[in-house]
Amino acid sequence: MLHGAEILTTEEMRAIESAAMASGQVTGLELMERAGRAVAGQIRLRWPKPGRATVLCGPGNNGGDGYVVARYLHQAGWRVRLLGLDNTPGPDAARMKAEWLALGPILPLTRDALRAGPDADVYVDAIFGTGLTRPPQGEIAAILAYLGGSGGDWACFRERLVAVDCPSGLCLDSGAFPGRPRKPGSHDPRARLTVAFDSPKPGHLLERGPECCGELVIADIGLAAWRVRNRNADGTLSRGIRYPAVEAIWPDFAIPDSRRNPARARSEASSLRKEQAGGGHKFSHGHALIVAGGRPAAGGGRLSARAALRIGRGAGDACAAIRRPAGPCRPARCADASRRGRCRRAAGHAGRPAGQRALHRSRLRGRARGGAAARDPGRRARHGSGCRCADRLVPRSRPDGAVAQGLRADAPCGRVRARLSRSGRAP
Ligand SMILES: NC(=O)C1=CN([C@@H]2O[C@H](COP(=O)(O)OP(=O)(O)OC[C@H]3O[C@@H](n4cnc5c(N)ncnc54)[C@H](OP(=O)(O)O)[C@@H]3O)[C@@H](O)[C@H]2O)[C@H](O)CC1
Ligand SMILES: [K+]
Repeated sequence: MLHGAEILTTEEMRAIESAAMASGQVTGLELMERAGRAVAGQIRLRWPKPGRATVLCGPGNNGGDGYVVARYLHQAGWRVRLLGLDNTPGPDAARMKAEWLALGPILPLTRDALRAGPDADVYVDAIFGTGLTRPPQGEIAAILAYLGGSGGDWACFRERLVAVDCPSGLCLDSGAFPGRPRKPGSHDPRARLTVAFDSPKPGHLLERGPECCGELVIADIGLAAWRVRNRNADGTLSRGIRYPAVEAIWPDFAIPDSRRNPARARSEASSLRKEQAGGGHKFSHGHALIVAGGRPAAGGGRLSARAALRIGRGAGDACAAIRRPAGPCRPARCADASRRGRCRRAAGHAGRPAGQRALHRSRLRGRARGGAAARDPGRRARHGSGCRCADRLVPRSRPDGAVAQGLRADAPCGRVRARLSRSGRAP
């Protein structure tokens, strides 16, 4: 299982792609070929007998991947119907489009054309990937809604829809469908299988992502050397890009990750794993309440929040500034938390009404969702009203588990993580 895979934002993914291409060791065309071949391979694994496929190709490189999928399926004996746009994409996608045109026609990417064709065994959604810049409109929105069941039978496509990188319209940084209601039930495409490239993105795991992506497979397209900065044989650093790693522990992915030591990942994650449930919610990971010091002592709070996020605690991670009356603590700005938009802030002096209300809300959330609590991670918060407040607050917020306390601002994340995982119900 892919426990411990790094999650990359779309911007990081683009930077890694650019670094790889700038190195001269791989071209965009090769990456696209590998991406499309990986998707076709995953389709053939699940539908070994060649059948009918309808491939929907959008205006950019996601569409380019779609042309490659169509070509590989065609070569494997599938009857492929391809719907695409009459546009001139970037050079790589244009080349793939030309290669497809030597094999078959491109029908217009409209709902009518989609409905006019025979039923397919597999529908490949290669309309938009990481390059989505605005909510889909017009015909493309109509096609996506149709795939999502606006024609009346929403289950019709779900079992047969394979998404390239993501179901089109999904924002891979947030897991939301821009311009669409957040709640399930709207006609958003839900795939049986999503094949994404190199690393999972936040949108695969947050909000609507898990529900709409279906089974998630991460295909290795040979970018690892540029993702992780390694040491060369002579001890110098390689030219890869090193980002602070945010690791996915949940959900389980479908393929083994050869980049990591699976035995170690399994033992690390065994107490933390939770099955991916259809319609699951980020709060089902649990809740961590972190009572931190004010501005000068908020470092421990940030570390604790980060550790809680890494082990998969929920979105309601809360911090309360308990020393400075109006001093906002800023755990929400720690890189992991703000990037994933999952750290909620409860700021205010614990002895004042605003602070007490914030703590009360956090306590309720913690009680409702089951969570761990880290008390006074900042040393300054150990004394005075802050500590008394934490004593009152924490045991009640965490009736069914121990409290991790006395965490120091300089405690390594691993230690915080170990304490939280020991104290908390497995997320
Ligand atoms: N990760 C990898 O290493 C690889 C990924 N690949 C695939 O490439 C896509 C990303 O390709 P990109 O071209 O950047 O993005 P898209 O294909 O998703 O779409 C970009 C085009 O779509 C237009 N766009 C965006 N939103 C809309 C909209 N709502 N309506 C209409 N058109 C839209 C956008 O136009 P702009 O006007 O906004 O510029 C672009 O024309 C990635 O997902 C992978 O599938 C590669 O194959 C290589 C390896
Ligand atoms: K797609």
